[in-house]
Amino acid sequence: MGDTLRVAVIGAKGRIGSEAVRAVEAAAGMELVAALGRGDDLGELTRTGAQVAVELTHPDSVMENLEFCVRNGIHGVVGTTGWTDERLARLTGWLAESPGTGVLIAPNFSIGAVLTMRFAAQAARFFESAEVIELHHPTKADAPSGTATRTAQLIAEARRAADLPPQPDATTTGLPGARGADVDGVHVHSVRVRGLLAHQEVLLGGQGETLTIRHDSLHHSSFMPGILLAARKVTGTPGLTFGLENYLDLD
Ligand SMILES: NC(=O)C1=CN([C@@H]2O[C@H](COP(=O)(O)OP(=O)(O)OC[C@H]3O[C@@H](n4cnc5c(N)ncnc54)[C@H](O)[C@@H]3O)[C@@H](O)[C@H]2O)C=CC1
Ligand SMILES: O=C(O)C1=N[C@H](C(=O)O)C[C@H](O)C1
Repeated sequence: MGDTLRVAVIGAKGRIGSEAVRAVEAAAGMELVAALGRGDDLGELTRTGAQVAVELTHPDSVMENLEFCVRNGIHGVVGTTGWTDERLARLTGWLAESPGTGVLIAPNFSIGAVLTMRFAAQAARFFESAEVIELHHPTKADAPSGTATRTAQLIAEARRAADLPPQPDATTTGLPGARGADVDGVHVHSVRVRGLLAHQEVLLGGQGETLTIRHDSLHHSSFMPGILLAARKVTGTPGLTFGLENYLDLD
């Protein structure tokens, strides 16, 4: 097998999965050994000696796929959304039984989105108000996006650390849903519009000023450098890592 990293893509026919297949095929030092779609046999991963599986499917599929990978010592690079504390705890349990195996879950693989989350967390303590607007293609299965959920959680953590009070909001009447979803005290608004891909704005507001942090993914290629970096790093990073920022030297 030499030094070439043997990589599989699960969800290989999807929007991001098909881009990942092309990226792995073109990447130096990597070989695409399996490209699995819905209904394909996961046994292909062990038969082909995959070392890393890039999981880009659906929240309903990701747990079964990851359980197979971890139990077979195959490292995981996961972009699929839908993570809850309960799911993370199950995954952590499988990893504990498979020492040396690593899984990276990245709510977003694009560097701009990772930086958006970081900047939003840094700015949060300075502003009374913070809301997130995420805008995506209308074929997206989940809302809010994994990125927006994580962004809101990071903002909430920063507000708690700074002992900020709840956000000002006098709304007492109106249509249900008009204020978006409440993620840990931070409102998140999900827009689904044909022509969009993946976009996010974080709006922060204080006395007499606002700060808007915006990121746009204009093509699925924006996620590929992060996926390839993660595939290279995950083999030396056992256990669960949540967020691509942990693989980047950001500080
Ligand atoms: N973390 C990140 O940077 C990014 C994450 N995503 C996430 O990736 C996931 C997929 O997104 P899209 O490609 O847009 O969706 P998609 O619907 O275009 O593709 C998903 C593919 O997975 C396949 N699939 C479903 N269950 C499967 C299974 N058990 N085994 C093998 N294949 C299976 C489907 O048939 C489909 O071809 C979503 O959760 C999305 O939010 C998408 C883009 C970037
Ligand atoms: O479904 C998508 O397209 C995307 N999903 C991820 C998310 O939910 O945050 C990442 C990116 O926004 C694209």
